[in-house]
Order: sequence, then C-alpha cells, then structure tokens
Amino acid sequence: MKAVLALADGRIFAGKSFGASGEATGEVVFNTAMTGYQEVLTDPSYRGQMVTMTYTQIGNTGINPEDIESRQLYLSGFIVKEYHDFHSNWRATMSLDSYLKENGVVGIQGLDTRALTRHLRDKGAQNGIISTVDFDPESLLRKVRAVPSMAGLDLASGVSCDKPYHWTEKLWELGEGYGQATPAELKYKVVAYDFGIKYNILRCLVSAGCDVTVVPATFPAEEALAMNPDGIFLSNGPGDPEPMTAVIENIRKLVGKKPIFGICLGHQLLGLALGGRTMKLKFGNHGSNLPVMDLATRKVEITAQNHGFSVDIVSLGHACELAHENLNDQTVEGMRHRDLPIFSVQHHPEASPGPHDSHYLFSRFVEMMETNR
Ligand SMILES: NC(=O)CC[C@H](N)C(=O)O
Repeated sequence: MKAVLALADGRIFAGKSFGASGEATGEVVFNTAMTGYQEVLTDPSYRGQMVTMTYTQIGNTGINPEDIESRQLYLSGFIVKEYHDFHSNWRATMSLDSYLKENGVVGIQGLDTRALTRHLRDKGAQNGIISTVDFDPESLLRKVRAVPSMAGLDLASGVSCDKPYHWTEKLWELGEGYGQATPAELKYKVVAYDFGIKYNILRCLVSAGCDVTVVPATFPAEEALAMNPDGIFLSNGPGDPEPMTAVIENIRKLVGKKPIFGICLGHQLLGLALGGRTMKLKFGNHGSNLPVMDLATRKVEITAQNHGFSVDIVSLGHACELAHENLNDQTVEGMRHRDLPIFSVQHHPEASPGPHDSHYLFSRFVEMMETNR
C-alpha cells in the first residue's frame, strides 16, 4: 500500500505503508542509532515526534518482550529506508510490522531516508504528516501546517505515572535476564520524578544500590522531602521544558535540600529551576553514537542522546559550571552546581539503546549521596 510523508516546508517523500495505516502527524527527527529500534519506539521522550532511522535496514531483529523502555509506544510515526519482515533473533516473538499495527503506530518505508535526514539537517527538524489515505499535496500541507510546533508544548504531564510506586528490577545480564534487587542491596533512598522515565534509568539506579520510589511529575516537594530520601532524581521526558512552570517551581523547593541528579528533560528542568534558560536546537541529537567529553577527566565517552532542546550555560551565571561537552555541536552536555550537590547530563547514561560508557554517572550520584548523608 502506498504511503507519503509531507513536511511542513512542502517537501514530499513517497514510499510504502508498513505498521498501522491511516494518518499521523508530529515533529520529524532523525535517529542515528544502528541498533535498538525497539527501545527508540518505547522511549516516552519521543511523544509528539515521528522518527526516521538513518540506519538503512530495520526490522531484522524483530520485537522481543524484554527490550522495552516504558509501558507503551509514544512516538506518532516511524520512517525507515528498508523494512525487513523476515526477522532473525533468538529473543524475537513478533515482527516490527505487527508490533506497530497492534499499537496503532503509522509507518512508512521505501523512501530515501538519507535525503530526508540531509533535508532536516539543512532546514531543521519540522512537523510532518504520514498518510496512507490522502495523497493530495495541498491537503497534506494544510493538515501539517495546522499541527502546533514542538517549542512551547508541555508533553511530559501526559506521560508521567498516576501514583508513586517502588522499582526493584536490576540491569539485564546474559543468561540471567533482569534480576531483582534484595532489600540488603539497596542502601540509598531515592525519589525519582517521572516525566516520562525510561525503565533502564530505574534499573541503573537499582543496580547502583538505590532504593527507588518513582513519583508523578506533580508530586509535591514537601512530600518528597518528608520521605527523607538520600537523593532526588529528575527523569527524561518529551516536549519543551519551559512551559512546565509548576514542575520547575517544585524542583526549586528541592534545591539545596538534597543531592539531585537529572537526565535530559530533568537536566533542562533543573537548569530552569536554577534560574537559567533553555532553547530549541535546529535538529537536536538523537542516536547512540554521539561523542561527549567529561571535562573533569578529559575522557571522551560515546553516548546515547535524544533531545531537541538545550540548556544555555551562560544564562546560569556563576551558579553552575559546564561539566560535559558535546563534541559534535559543542552544546551543553552536563552541568555541576558550584556549591550544592547537584549535577545533570543532557545525554542518556542508561543507554538503551547505546554504549555503556556513561554508566559511571550513576556511581557518581551514589558517591554524592554517600558524602552528603
Ligand atoms: N530525552 C529527553 O528527555 C528529551 C528532553 C526534551 N524533550 C528535548 O527534546 O530536548
């Protein structure tokens, strides 16, 4: 079946339908990861976006019940060069096509994703529409131009959990699967704010010895502090951090009270709570092969990233120093508070998908909690 992708600036790509049929809109971004499409599909930070993979063959490893990063698929469309229906993987239980169909995610394949990626790099990430029912350029452009821009959208509130819960699952190990932590292993009490948290962050925290209680985005700071945690964690999540004013105000009440570690949206929210500004990048960073320097050790790590916004470090004045730098676009990759036990990173140390170079950040958080007990 035929499918088309129309971008808001008028560029149209023709391809074939896979996954669910119908129509979907969202901000089109490209992801440079060569593996891990299942983790990409279930990353809540992609809510409101349609993802194109720059890797050309997608579907070969099928879908398995283990590599999921949240309870559902959040992205609104999936764009690939060559979809492979014949999967071969000892863990696979179904095909990517069936998975997308079952979850109502519209896909398009057989288009020139290299041309699409170059277009997004030149013109910037922008809204798009995938359709298997309407092929009229005028009508498609009318529909895509009615979609609100990602800048200014608070999308995190809709993906957070409803009530607090406890998480005890550890990292995956070959031959073992996901282990469960015993109470004796969990030495540091952590309250983790869920703005669209990825499961592997929770697993990394537990494997590092954290006793994790996940709380909704709106959970009052006073109640979090009443739980007397050793540290607070601020998660990743979708959308623009700036309109999340109530959340930012709440984080402000936690600053100076407990050690804080933030990842991605959590890092951006922390930047805003500390008085800084955030801005939208031209096309952001989405992939699992992005070089970052830890400025404390001068070591370069290859990281997983998925963001379209960035913290302006200058806007934070003297309060925070730059701790990590993105070596591709020189954007702020991490910051450290000069006086308080607070640090955060823009990339995803939990990977999933991606290399484990940055796992050490979870140990840094634990050390910080230990020193500030
Ligand atoms: N992965 C994330 O937390 C993404 C943060 C934010 N939505 C951005 O696009 O920059």
